[in-house]
Amino acid sequence: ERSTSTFDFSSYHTLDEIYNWMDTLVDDHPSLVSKIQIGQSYENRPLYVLKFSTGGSKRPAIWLDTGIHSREWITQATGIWTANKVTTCPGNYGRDPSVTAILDSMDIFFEIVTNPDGFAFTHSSNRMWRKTRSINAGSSCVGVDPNRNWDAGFGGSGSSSNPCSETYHGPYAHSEREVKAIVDFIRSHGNVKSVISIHSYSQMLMFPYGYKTAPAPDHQELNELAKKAVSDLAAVYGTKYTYGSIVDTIYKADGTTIDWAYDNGVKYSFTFELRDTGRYGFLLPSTQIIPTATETWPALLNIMAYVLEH
Ligand SMILES: O=C(O)[C@H](Cc1ccccc1)CC(O)(O)C[N+](=O)[O-]
Ligand SMILES: [Zn+2]
Repeated sequence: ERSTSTFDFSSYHTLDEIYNWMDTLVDDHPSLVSKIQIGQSYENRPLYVLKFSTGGSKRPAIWLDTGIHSREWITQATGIWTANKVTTCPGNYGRDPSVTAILDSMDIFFEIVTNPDGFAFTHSSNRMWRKTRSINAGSSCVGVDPNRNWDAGFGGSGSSSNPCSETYHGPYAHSEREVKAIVDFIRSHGNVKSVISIHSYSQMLMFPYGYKTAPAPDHQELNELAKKAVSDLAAVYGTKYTYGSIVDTIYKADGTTIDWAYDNGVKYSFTFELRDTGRYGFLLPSTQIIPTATETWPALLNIMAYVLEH
């Protein structure tokens, strides 16, 4: 595999380019990074997760995902930069002590292309595709919203029962292979302490709940953590994020990744909505990839370091 030093982090890449880059990352850092397959997509593409570990067994873990909505290209691109950042830090002990401390005690699992069928479709046919590419019985409309398909308030007023809707929740909870694979992984791992699901756009940092207006039991703690994280983010280039529970910050949404995680014991569950606030939206110019990833890094690091200590 070609080395990762020639990979262009400032451009958007195809599925094959990203999967090849994953293999070079593993080749370049075999004692830290491994690639696991947690399942297959509807169209039988592998669902790859990068595992960052310095040893141990079933250590407390952090789950990160990007690209569950395929058109949100800044998220997969940010995921690639961030995964590379994690691998370059431990090498320089002292440069980023918090990464070293985190990886001395915890594992990180990172699914960068969480919706590969949709991602391939954004390259081949429709740049604005959001959902999975599963066939809906009795409908000519394709796909389920993978951020409405989780078993957390499933099928409520924060999603649609119409297969043609962008927020169609699917025929039943975890109907989508891309969702079920993560559910099964997190359940079988049994020691995941944080789930961070990265979306775009709107510049928000959110935590549960989306499916109900009642505050989460840990609302105060999660709110304080989000406040600190968005201030760390703003310190880099001045980018302003809002923060709060999903329902208070954006809108009612049920069947979402982080509500399911939270209700299944993962206390530190967050969603980022990366740049921008609508000028470019999902079509964020590639010139903003590295700045976006760079400003997001201290916020992610803050959350992971907090999880390590609590
Ligand atoms: O509706 C969504 O699933 C996200 C907002 C969101 C993200 C996480 C949990 C609940 C809601 C907005 C987006 O990232 O999908 C952007 N969009 O509306 O296309
Ligand atoms: Zn999204």
